[in-house]
Amino acid sequence: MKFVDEATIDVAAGNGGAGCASFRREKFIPFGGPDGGDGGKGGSVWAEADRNLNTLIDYRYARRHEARNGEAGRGSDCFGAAADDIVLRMPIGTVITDLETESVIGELLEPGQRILLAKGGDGGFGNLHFKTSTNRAPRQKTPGWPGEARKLRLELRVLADVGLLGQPNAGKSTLITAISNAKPKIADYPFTTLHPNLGVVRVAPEKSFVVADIPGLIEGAAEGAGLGHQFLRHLQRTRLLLHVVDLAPFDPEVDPVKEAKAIVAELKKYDPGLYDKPRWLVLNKLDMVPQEERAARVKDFIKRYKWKGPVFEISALTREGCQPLIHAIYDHVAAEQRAVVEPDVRFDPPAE
Ligand SMILES: Nc1nc2c(ncn2[C@@H]2O[C@H](COP(=O)(O)OP(=O)(O)OP(=O)(O)O)[C@@H](O)[C@H]2O)c(=O)[nH]1
Ligand SMILES: [Mg+2]
Repeated sequence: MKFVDEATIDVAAGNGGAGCASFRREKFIPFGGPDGGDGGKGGSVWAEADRNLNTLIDYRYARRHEARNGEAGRGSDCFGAAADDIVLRMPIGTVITDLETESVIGELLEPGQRILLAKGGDGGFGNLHFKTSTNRAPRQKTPGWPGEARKLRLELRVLADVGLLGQPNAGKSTLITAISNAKPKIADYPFTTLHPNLGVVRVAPEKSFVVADIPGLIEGAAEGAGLGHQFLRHLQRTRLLLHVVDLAPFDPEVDPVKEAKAIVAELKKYDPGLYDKPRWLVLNKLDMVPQEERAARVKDFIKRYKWKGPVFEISALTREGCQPLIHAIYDHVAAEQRAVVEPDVRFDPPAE
């Protein structure tokens, strides 16, 4: 499933440094000529495509990006130093639009590709510059040119890296709310979620992934019961499925193991490709289980469910256990991404 990740940023290039008006003053040289240097160029702001970034979420945290001004020129023929450019790294596929003119400045397509976002101002001229055969003592100088400033919209079509799967009311929407910027409806009745929701999870600066919450699955989904099956295809491009299980069902008659098995059976029936994807078990609502019963309840579940894969014990409501979960997901997603974009390049020595 695709959705558009967006951010609005302000960029400002540095102004050029002012030129200087000065004259050479040295002992025994009564009429030293002009020696005021030019100002340095202001820093420019660039965008650069980086294949290690997945989303634009960092730009929602840091909105303003300014390069420094160039230094002013000085006497004794000293030119002001140019300020360094700044480079904003963005994911491949980012489309950059000038918000004022609504014109597209560019799209980052190749790793390492750079787009100029705001050009630094040129430095002003010192009086050295204005010396002519008729005017040997010019006093003119010019200020530096201003750097460009722009308001930009960044847009990126992203695919979900991780899909949430589970029976209605398991807490999928609560989980996506706890870990991402998505704000879906959460309620104490099944089929609260009617459409897929996507959220961006920020694990650390420059470390993020996209998660999809879909409506709950029920038994008979593959034959058309409920809603969830219509949305399973949205999970086809994901790299990981999280099977969210309500470990403390309100109705004591409900057995979480049976429920979990039913979901997986539907998955297998509906789409064997999805069934074969990496899938982790996320046991939810542990806040509802008394502390002293937790370990036994989890152990019993895993034993009866005959599960050998990764297990996470969480409470989406209190957010307990969510941090280790998102770190593990990020590591998995990043490793898969590296495997895709960096095929094993081996050097085969020429045959002797
Ligand atoms: N105590 C507790 N309640 C939770 C937890 N996670 C979810 N809930 C509650 O469970 C109910 C269902 O949560 P949702 O997040 O809407 O469940 P869902 O899986 O998205 O449900 P559907 O959209 O209907 O498939 C809500 O009342 C939540 O507040 C949890 O960790 N602990
Ligand atoms: Mg929901």
